[in-house]
Amino acid sequence: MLDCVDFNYEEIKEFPKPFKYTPYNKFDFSIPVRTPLSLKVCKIIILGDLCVGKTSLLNRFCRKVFDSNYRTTIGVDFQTEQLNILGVPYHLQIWDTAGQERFKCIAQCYYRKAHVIMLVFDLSTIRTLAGCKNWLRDALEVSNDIESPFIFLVGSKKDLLSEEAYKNVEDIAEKVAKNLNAEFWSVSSKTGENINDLFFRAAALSFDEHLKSACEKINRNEIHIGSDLICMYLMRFSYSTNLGCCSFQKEP
Ligand SMILES: Nc1nc2c(ncn2[C@@H]2O[C@H](COP(=O)(O)OP(=O)(O)OP(=O)(O)O)[C@@H](O)[C@H]2O)c(=O)[nH]1
Repeated sequence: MLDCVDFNYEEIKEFPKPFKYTPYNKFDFSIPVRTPLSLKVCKIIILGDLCVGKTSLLNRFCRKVFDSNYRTTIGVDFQTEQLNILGVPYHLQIWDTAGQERFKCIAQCYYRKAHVIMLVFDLSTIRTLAGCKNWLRDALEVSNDIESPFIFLVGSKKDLLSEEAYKNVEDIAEKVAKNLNAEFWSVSSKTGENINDLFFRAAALSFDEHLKSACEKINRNEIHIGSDLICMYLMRFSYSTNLGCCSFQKEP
């Protein structure tokens, strides 16, 4: 077995927020790695009340477009996006769900095994924040096969608020986020503000978690030399000591 004694999870620090990333080609990755087969997909589900901007969030990130016309989502929709994190292809599978109550039971079928839950509310309509707790409860009931998904409370339509109005909402949202054990992010799909950083942050946390669980298996001698997971172990070591220059590259 690979000797893992030097590895200390305590060294792994929080990413700075807003998340900093540099172009991939600037990253000096000294350990040659193969692509670990089991480190491929991060499932993200986007939940929230009707018309809060869930579809717009997805479209802005995946397709770089914004449409001011409103077309309600029927059931669910999804898109995938490939990122490179430290040279490893990592796929985001992003599920957009309908905010309408009548589609809830359809959408719930797709909540399972989510690594990341994004609870979206409209910063300009504060009552939509109240629903987030229920959306999360429903999601956790269904997706309980992943022990603790990362939770993001996402305030949308930031461009519609003055600085002063935003400050008031931010204070309330930060408190709600704390209660939900979530990270609060404010974004605008119209201007693109914070959209990439939000998804990169989600990807980074999920990627890190995948590596951590792979390393734990190695430490428990459940994985043998030659496995792709050894590569993950090596990458994680490099990754955790290079958090400041962790890099992302979106595939065109
Ligand atoms: N100004 C502004 N408008 C936005 C923003 N995001 C979404 N909208 C508008 O809000 C409306 C609803 O957006 P959607 O993304 O369709 O909302 P949704 O949550 O997916 O709606 P459902 O699928 O019905 O649950 C649309 O008219 C969007 O153009 C934003 O960041 N800024």
